[in-house]
Amino acid sequence: MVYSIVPPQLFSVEDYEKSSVKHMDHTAWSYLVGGSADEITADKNKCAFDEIQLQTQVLRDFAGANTRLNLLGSTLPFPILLAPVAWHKLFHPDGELATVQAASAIGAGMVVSTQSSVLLEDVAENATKPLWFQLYIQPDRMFTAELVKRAEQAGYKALVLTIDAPISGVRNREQRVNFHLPQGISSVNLAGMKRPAVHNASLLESPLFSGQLESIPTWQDIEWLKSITSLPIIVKGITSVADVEQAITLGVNGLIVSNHGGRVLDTLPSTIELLPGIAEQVAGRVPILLDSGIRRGTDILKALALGASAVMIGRPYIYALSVAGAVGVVHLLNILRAELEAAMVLTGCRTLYEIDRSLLWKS
Ligand SMILES: Cc1cc2nc3c(=O)[nH]c(=O)nc-3n(C[C@H](O)[C@H](O)[C@H](O)COP(=O)(O)O)c2cc1C
Ligand SMILES: CC(C)CC(=O)C(=O)O
Repeated sequence: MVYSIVPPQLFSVEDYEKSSVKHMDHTAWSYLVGGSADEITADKNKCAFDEIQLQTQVLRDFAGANTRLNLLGSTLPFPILLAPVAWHKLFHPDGELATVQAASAIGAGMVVSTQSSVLLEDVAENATKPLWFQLYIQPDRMFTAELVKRAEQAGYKALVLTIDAPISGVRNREQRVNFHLPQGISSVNLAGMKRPAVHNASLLESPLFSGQLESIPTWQDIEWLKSITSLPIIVKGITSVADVEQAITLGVNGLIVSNHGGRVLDTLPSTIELLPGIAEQVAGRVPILLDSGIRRGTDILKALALGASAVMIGRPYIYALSVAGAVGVVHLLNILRAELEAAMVLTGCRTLYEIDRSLLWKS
């Protein structure tokens, strides 16, 4: 069922999550909510925010209060971006066209996946606000270069290079429901791409270690990418301090602390636990974004207090997309924005730039 107005009794991300079960089939639901293996990291991403407690700062002056920020040359009205999520048509018949309508209407940053179910050009044509393009480097580097050129020509303002999923995670939940794309939904941006021949490994060989890893991305690909595009490059999937230095040395323009929503390597720490160490290493040299587990405005406040400039959400906006299309996505963003504003007022922060560790309670 597709609503043109927001259905009643939806007040939080959790309400949308519960409602969305009824708006998609069980296979798509399993793909959406699932994490890798035992889903320990996926669960931890959310619980770790609850472990951090806040401290009020009262009787402050709020004249001129706002949630605006400047990020890589764009002004955003609030620090919540839509993370790249594959195949929106699994969740709503209009797919990414509904999502981009919502993002444009409310002015939210949106990152369009390489694996979108609507052509990257068609998404851009329907946007009235700047978009970023998420890049999965493909085994065929010529095709990858073409993809980057297409994103540039379509007007995308930055490339978000995902580095944490060179291979698929152990997705038991997907295996249990035999997840596969239904007819009519595909990675349209990759149509016509040559795929490497599948090497049929014998029982004695490892399918992964017998050829499949030869074309996976390496740090050299960032140098290569910089040589073929002038778009800013933001690296998504940073979970280690060692990788920070490598990425900054190569001249990337931003970092996203992300464990892919717990969908790739299980038992990684939550991103909010990783953030302080990574922010210390970055020391303000490039902006940091964080995703994985954001479900409340207070989560956003905590991420900003610990060093992020903005956050991205993945599953939450897809829940809303499935329940009420573009209207749902706008409503969900408004819920999170209002929760963030309330949290800012109650912790005494007039602007995002006043959010710091002083609002975290220390026992
Ligand atoms: C269904 C689904 C598909 C995703 N597809 C992509 C993708 O195509 N590219 C990518 O970089 N990340 C992808 N991600 C990861 C998200 O960009 C983001 O890191 C993650 O969802 C954040 O966690 P959250 O869902 O708890 O907010 C996907 C996540 C989900 C849930
Ligand atoms: C097509 C997939 C690789 C998309 C993805 O990143 C995910 O499902 O987490």
